[in-house]
Amino acid sequence: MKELTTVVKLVAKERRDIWLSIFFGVLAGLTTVGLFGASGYLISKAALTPPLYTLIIVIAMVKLFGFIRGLGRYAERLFSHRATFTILSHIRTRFFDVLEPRVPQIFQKYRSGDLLSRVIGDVESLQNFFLRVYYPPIVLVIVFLSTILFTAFFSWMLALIFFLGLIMVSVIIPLFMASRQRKSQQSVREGRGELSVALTEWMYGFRDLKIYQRLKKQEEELASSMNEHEKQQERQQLQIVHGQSLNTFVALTATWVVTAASVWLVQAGDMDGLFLAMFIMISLMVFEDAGPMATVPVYLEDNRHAAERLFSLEEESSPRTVEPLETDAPLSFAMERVTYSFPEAPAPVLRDISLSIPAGSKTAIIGASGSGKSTVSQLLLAMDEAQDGRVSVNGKDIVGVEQGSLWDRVNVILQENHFFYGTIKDNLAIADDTATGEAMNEVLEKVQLAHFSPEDRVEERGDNLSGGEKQRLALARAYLKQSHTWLLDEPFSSVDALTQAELSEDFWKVAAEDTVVLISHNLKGLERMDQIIVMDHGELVEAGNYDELMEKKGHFYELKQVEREIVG
Ligand SMILES: Nc1ncnc2c1ncn2[C@@H]1O[C@H](COP(=O)(O)OP(=O)(O)OP(=O)(O)O)[C@@H](O)[C@H]1O
Repeated sequence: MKELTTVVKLVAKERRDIWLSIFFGVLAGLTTVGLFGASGYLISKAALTPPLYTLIIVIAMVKLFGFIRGLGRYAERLFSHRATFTILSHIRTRFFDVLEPRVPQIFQKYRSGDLLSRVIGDVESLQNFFLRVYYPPIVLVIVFLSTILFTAFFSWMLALIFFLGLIMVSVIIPLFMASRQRKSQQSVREGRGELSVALTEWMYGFRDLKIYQRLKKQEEELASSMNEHEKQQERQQLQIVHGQSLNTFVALTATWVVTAASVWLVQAGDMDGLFLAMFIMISLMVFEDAGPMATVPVYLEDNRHAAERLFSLEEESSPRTVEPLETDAPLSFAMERVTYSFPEAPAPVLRDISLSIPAGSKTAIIGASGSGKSTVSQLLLAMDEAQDGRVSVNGKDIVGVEQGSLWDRVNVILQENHFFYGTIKDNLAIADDTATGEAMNEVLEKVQLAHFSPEDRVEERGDNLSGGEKQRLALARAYLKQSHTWLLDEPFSSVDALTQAELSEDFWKVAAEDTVVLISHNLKGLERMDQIIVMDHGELVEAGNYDELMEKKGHFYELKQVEREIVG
């Protein structure tokens, strides 16, 4: 049950609503028993045609119980559902708290559909935890024990039958049903995960599948896994209904036993016949309320797995003490003998890298495709940790620096930047949500996107923008942020040469005093850089300024020669 520890802690936050749900649940349960007991007594008593005044108290009790029962049920539903929705929001928040600091590693390990299935499906199944697993058994046991105690005043034998009935409907049958359901639940859970993985793949790959004419095949596969999932769900629901029916059958049988025993007691002269109908009515009610107990272990098992899937990600995150960066000045970075491998990759993609990027300096990282340039930038952004060596920012080990404070101080343009569904304004506001329309228009003009207004629509993932427009919008976003450290990974690769030259000119003016790390395949304009780092197959093979590297006639010189030959 340790998987549920986090969930139980989150549930406990709603202590007030828990107590209120239990209180009103017990009130409604006891008044139900009282209502039906009193009704049974009233029927028997009325059959003896006594004077009406002798029945007035019982009639009043029936009315009162009926009224309190309705009120109690309403309040129980109100507080238990209010608690459930608040608990669900605690669970979601907690899941995101766990997920957020380790997103890059988690995305390497889990597919987005799987994460989606966790955050929607598993969180949804946990809504049953409080509503069906946590508090109803407490209410049921209190109501049952009170009924048994009340019955014991009349007959120990009847009390014993109630007790045995309680054990049957709330322990033995639920455990039996749970053992039958374990397998089908597992397959429903797995099926749900697989289905959302397949669905997201289909959505992301829609265009390519269409071009390669694989859409139909993929859709057929998707439809068949949907059918399979629906069948599994149907099987599971059928099993739940069978469990509930079996419980109801046993509960009604127990009522028959109570009836037979009561008749026998009356005949033997051990009980007044007036109470016969009362016990029949009480047993009908109390056992009926026990019906949902059949599903408690089923939901418990389901919740246990859901909690395990949600919070197993917690183990991936190792909490440690971190300190924020305090300065707003340009940052400096260093790497000392850094070796890095992606999780489960056969070999390191960076080997023994040492470099220094002083504050305010301009550094270019160049090298063939796949040589590890972007990986260096990921490590400088603390998106992941090197297995060996040390990455530092402003002299502090980056592992001990609070990530948010680092990201706040760096303007980042990646090879691919994400744009959200909404407007240009929404997409710019993620850099500075206080920016005015005027400031936004100004940066749009600066990146040569003056034809856009902040109110223009942006489709999901920026699908209605060209590659170059996306890059310029990313630059506009970075300008708005106004930090003094820049990390640019091929920022203008999709922009035409003329626009690129104009944007670069503007950029170097803005960033004149800032720290700039530029990853590029373009070897033009590198004369202005303080240092050029050349990467090859995960190793740093050369570093120096333009003149030094040209004089050295090493890797950079050779790359320049190749460029000259190609460009002519
Ligand atoms: N998530 C990942 N998991 C495993 N290997 C990866 C991952 N991302 C990149 N790699 C591998 O790491 C190596 C370095 O990749 P990186 O993106 O750093 O290269 P790059 O020099 O920036 O290339 P490019 O110029 O094409 O962008 C490549 O061989 C790539 O296949």
